[in-house]
Amino acid sequence: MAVVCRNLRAFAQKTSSLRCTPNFLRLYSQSKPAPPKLVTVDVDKAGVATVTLDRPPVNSLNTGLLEELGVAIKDLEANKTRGIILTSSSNSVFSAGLDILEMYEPKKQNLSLFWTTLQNTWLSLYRTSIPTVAAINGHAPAGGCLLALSCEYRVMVGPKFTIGLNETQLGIVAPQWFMICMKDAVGRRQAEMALTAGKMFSTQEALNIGLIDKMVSNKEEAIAEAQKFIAQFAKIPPLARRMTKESIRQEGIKYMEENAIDDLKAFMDLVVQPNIQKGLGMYLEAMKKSK
Ligand SMILES: CC/C=C\C/C=C\CCC/C=C/CC(=O)SCCNC(=O)CCNC(=O)[C@H](O)C(C)(C)COP(=O)(O)OP(=O)(O)OC[C@H]1O[C@@H](n2cnc3c(N)ncnc32)[C@H](O)[C@@H]1OP(=O)(O)O
Repeated sequence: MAVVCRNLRAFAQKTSSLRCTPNFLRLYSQSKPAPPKLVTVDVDKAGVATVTLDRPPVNSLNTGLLEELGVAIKDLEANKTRGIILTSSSNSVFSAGLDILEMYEPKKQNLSLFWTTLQNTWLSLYRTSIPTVAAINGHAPAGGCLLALSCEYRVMVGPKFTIGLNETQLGIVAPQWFMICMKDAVGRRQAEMALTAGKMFSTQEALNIGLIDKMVSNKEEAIAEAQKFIAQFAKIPPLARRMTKESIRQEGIKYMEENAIDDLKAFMDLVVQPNIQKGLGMYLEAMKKSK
């Protein structure tokens, strides 16, 4: 503030009609609003945090949102939060998955930061000792499904929304750690069928194969079910819970710890291929035209 004030005073002296008054400073700071937050966090009286993805229109996962989500999880861990409910501010989309604009005609440095941030945030969510629930209040394709799968419990608003890892439909292969998450939830056989077809499941279909745990009819019910799931852990000794979660999720955790660099390289090499770039461009065009 002191530097801003000094600069303004110098500017005011030059123009002589301006003074570095509180009113002038308020007008100056109002003209430069802070960028909107992409993730909001509300902690209730019971110590349960609702973490809301808030990047309209579709919560596509760009570097900024992923970074904020990662920081939010770390902060909640430091504050010994009792549970995390991950949801969306949209009425129809939980998350549209990775932001395709981060991958289309990218600068190398930005692309690398994007993927590394995704890896780190995913690992933070997947392995956090805090109980996690996805309250899926809209469509959750690809990376949106990955976020939900990384939580311990999934409650989804139905029946009209869809969820799944649809990568093969886009002509791409979901990274191994996406596949591990799907296997964690539905088992190897169902995961193979879902992933090879790139199937998007209706809420009822997702419930039938265990991709979600509960179907509800609105967001309020989803949050209430999520709170119920988290409340059961009040009676479980936290260390035993934490060690059990870490142990049962060992395959995914170990995979990322050992393969992050190779995974980044594979992604970077693939995305810049001319045929992939062409495909991404066409996909973006098709989404615009379908409006
Ligand atoms: C693709 C990767 C390529 C190479 C890398 C190779 C391998 C590595 C593995 C990479 C793994 C990727 C996993 C992913 O997550 S990829 C993203 C997959 N996501 C999708 O396919 C979802 C696409 N979106 C939708 O289906 C619909 O938008 C949705 C059902 C979510 C919502 O529909 P609705 O009708 O409500 O909104 P739209 O009108 O469609 O969209 C509104 C605007 O938002 C833009 N949009 C939508 N999704 C994305 C996105 N994922 N990224 C960027 N932008 C997106 C859409 O274009 C509209 O924009 P405007 O026209 O308003 O400008």
